[in-house]
Amino acid sequence: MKHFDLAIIGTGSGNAIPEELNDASIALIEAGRFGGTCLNVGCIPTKMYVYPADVIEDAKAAHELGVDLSYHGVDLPLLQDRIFGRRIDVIAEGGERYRKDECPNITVFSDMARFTGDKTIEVAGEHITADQIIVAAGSRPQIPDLVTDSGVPYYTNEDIMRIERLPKRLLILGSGYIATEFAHVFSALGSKVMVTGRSDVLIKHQDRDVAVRFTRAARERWDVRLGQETTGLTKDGDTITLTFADGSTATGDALLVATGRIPNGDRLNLAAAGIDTHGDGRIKVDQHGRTSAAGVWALGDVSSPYQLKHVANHEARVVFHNVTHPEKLRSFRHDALPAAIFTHPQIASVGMSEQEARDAGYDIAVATQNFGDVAYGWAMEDHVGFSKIIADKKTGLILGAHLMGHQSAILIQSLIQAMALGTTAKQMAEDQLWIHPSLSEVIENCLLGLEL
Ligand SMILES: Cc1cc2nc3c(=O)[nH]c(=O)nc-3n(C[C@H](O)[C@H](O)[C@H](O)COP(=O)(O)OP(=O)(O)OC[C@H]3O[C@@H](n4cnc5c(N)ncnc54)[C@H](O)[C@@H]3O)c2cc1C
Ligand SMILES: NC(=O)c1ccc[n+]([C@@H]2O[C@H](COP(=O)([O-])OP(=O)(O)OC[C@H]3O[C@@H](n4cnc5c(N)ncnc54)[C@H](O)[C@@H]3O)[C@@H](O)[C@H]2O)c1
Repeated sequence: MKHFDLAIIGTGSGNAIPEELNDASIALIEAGRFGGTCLNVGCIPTKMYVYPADVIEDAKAAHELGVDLSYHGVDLPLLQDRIFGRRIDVIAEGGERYRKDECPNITVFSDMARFTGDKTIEVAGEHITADQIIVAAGSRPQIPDLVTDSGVPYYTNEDIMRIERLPKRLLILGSGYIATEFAHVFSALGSKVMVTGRSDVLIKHQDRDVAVRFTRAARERWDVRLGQETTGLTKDGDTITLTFADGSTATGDALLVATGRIPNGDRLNLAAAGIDTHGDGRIKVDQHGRTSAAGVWALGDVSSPYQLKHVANHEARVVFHNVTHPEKLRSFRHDALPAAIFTHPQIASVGMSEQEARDAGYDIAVATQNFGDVAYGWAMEDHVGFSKIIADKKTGLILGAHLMGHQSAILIQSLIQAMALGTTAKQMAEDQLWIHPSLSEVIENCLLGLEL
């Protein structure tokens, strides 16, 4: 049985091995594509699709500015070659080669790992042991039984980005992050898109005002079916039909399933190693990333309540520090947590929604500011963008911020910083100059609108 100082399961965030471990013997185990979800089938290729989709939408809206731009279609093979041929696959293959050929302390196992006992893993027909183990096994698409039982072919984020032809009509099951990002991409490129969810709004986990305004904007671009349980799924020739509980139907040429992601712990035989899980399958960890089994750590989607790459990266930094400095443990920081949905209009958020702040018992001030009411918004002819800030009347601190509109993911960063550093809303508004007439005046005005 081979023994290592450290074994790592998963090469997404698990591959962020610090130089401090250059002298440690490490088993690095990867069953799929080297580099994990974000690189291969997640954040990065999706955003490389979103950017051209944004350009197309801007061109389509340019007539409002008195500019005549038109969209004549996409060269899909060229677009995909730009994403995968010139960037993603090169990085994934290069990363794997580097670990295999240039890191003498690292042994790469390209197969599925499972625990067979305390700190013991079976991989590629071998049993290996390690003093410490990091489980960074990520998550995978959750496919409803209705879909698998139907036998109807479907795409997920894992294969739709390599689709050979743009579908004329794309059906999307789900109404969260992945559904609304791909709905934006495919409708911009030229597909007719139908999105369906069970609640009364898209992106239901966002602040209610954002979800309601986004849903209203989305209905102008996509066929949006909400409050609907999908009860039937059939394929006749090339046509796929979804049937809803109220008897209505939607037809398309391709189906994308985007109904959430489940952590991969269920495929690791965790019980054999004494590793406990939550009811939803996530590995239980404490604030330092320790599992219930001594010497076994977990990070990222396999254990975190937040399936976000910047969270997984942060957790990886904490866990790698803790593995190398057991006497000086660091903790995960999940407060002032930001996220963005790269759909159209773009969504960004940090901290609590208005409802969460009320439920937590805060006495709050809330302000909103439309992009269309500042000078740059006039320049853009913006009709949909807005910001919403929630602050604690007692301390003046910002509890949450929510943006919808042009480059929201960038605009929100100053609010993330204020929350992380404990700057009050008043300090943030008044103790700095805001560039006129930039879109950041939306944030300035929104802060000034808070009745604190
Ligand atoms: C379409 C999509 C878009 C996204 N966009 C964003 C975004 O814009 N911003 C953002 O913050 N987040 C985004 N995310 C979420 C982000 O990708 C994940 O939160 C992040 O990649 C999780 O990293 P991880 O290291 O925990 O897992 P992963 O990157 O999934 O790595 C886990 C690795 O473990 C391997 N593995 C699993 N089980 C085993 C086993 N038993 N043996 C060996 N290997 C195993 C897997 O093959 C995988 O390579 C997106 C996700 C998706 C699906
Ligand atoms: N920009 C980003 O940061 C980004 C982008 C993509 C994904 N992600 C991460 O990946 C996670 C997974 O994304 P996702 O979009 O799959 O999940 P999600 O949780 O955002 O949305 C899934 C939606 O599908 C609905 N749903 C579940 N079963 C259904 C069914 N049978 N019929 C209809 N609707 C159903 C859920 O109620 C939910 O609203 C996200 O939560 C996010 O953390 C992040």
